[in-house]
Amino acid sequence: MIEKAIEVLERLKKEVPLVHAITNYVAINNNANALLSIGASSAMVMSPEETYDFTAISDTLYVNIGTINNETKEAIIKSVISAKDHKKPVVIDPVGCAAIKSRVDFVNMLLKIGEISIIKGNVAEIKSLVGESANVKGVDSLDDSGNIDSCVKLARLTNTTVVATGKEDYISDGRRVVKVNNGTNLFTKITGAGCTLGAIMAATSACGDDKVISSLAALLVMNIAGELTEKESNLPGTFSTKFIDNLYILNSDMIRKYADIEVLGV
Ligand SMILES: Nc1ncnc2c1ncn2[C@@H]1O[C@H](COP(=O)(O)OP(=O)(O)O)[C@@H](O)[C@H]1O
Ligand SMILES: Cc1ncsc1CCOP(=O)(O)O
Ligand SMILES: [Mg+2]
Repeated sequence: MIEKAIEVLERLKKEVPLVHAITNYVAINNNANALLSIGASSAMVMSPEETYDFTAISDTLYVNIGTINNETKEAIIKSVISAKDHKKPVVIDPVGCAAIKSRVDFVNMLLKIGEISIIKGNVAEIKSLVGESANVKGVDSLDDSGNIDSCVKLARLTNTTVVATGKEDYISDGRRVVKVNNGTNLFTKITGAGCTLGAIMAATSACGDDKVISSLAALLVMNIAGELTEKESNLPGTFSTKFIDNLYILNSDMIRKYADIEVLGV
């Protein structure tokens, strides 16, 4: 499975997929820099007059609802419809939906009108999408249990691949489950780590049909680069900068050396 994830990453470097990112104002610049560092290309096009056509000419769509308003909601709806019409993968990051109930309704609406490939959220967000109570503070999850159950449940309910992040991450398509143990606590000390992961996941989803594998590829890149960075700095400011450098430096052999995953049955 690790070799298949590496194939996705090698294909990404060759093909340089264009990610259409509709993301939040907090993480927008970090997302664009992270995508460049891994070898992808991105454009943050968020005007409702432009999004249908822009998704059509992109390789993949990233929808992050962290700072949505009426205008961005309209932009997202048009992009999600375009992605369905033009058969582009879509990754949804349901930021804040564990704290703001109307965001659950918005995500459910997108699931109805579109063909969503991957839902990626922290544990509290994934729990709230399956109707379970979650321990949450704004956009941050205070929960670190029940990850696997809610992840599998949401995948089955929505017929998507679901990624539930936290200290350990779980990926499921409702049948297979993969646990990723890599990562660093420093990701909880900088803003937008989950958003960056989602943007990377959108890029990898354009480079592999199996969304469990492409999600795994994104998690390995993110979390191994984070581990390498932690060895260089445990201060949030320098960690952020050096993390972008390590995303750029990371290669297939480093992924083979450090990947720590478990393939679990359901
Ligand atoms: N305590 C932790 N230890 C190691 N890695 C973590 C930890 N918490 C989060 N991560 C990693 O940070 C990234 C963002 O996850 P998370 O913090 O759950 O998302 P969000 O930023 O959306 O709340 C993921 O790649 C995850 O694996
Ligand atoms: C702080 C904040 N407020 C709205 S979106 C956002 C960023 C959230 O980033 P992440 O989900 O990656 O922690
Ligand atoms: Mg998040």
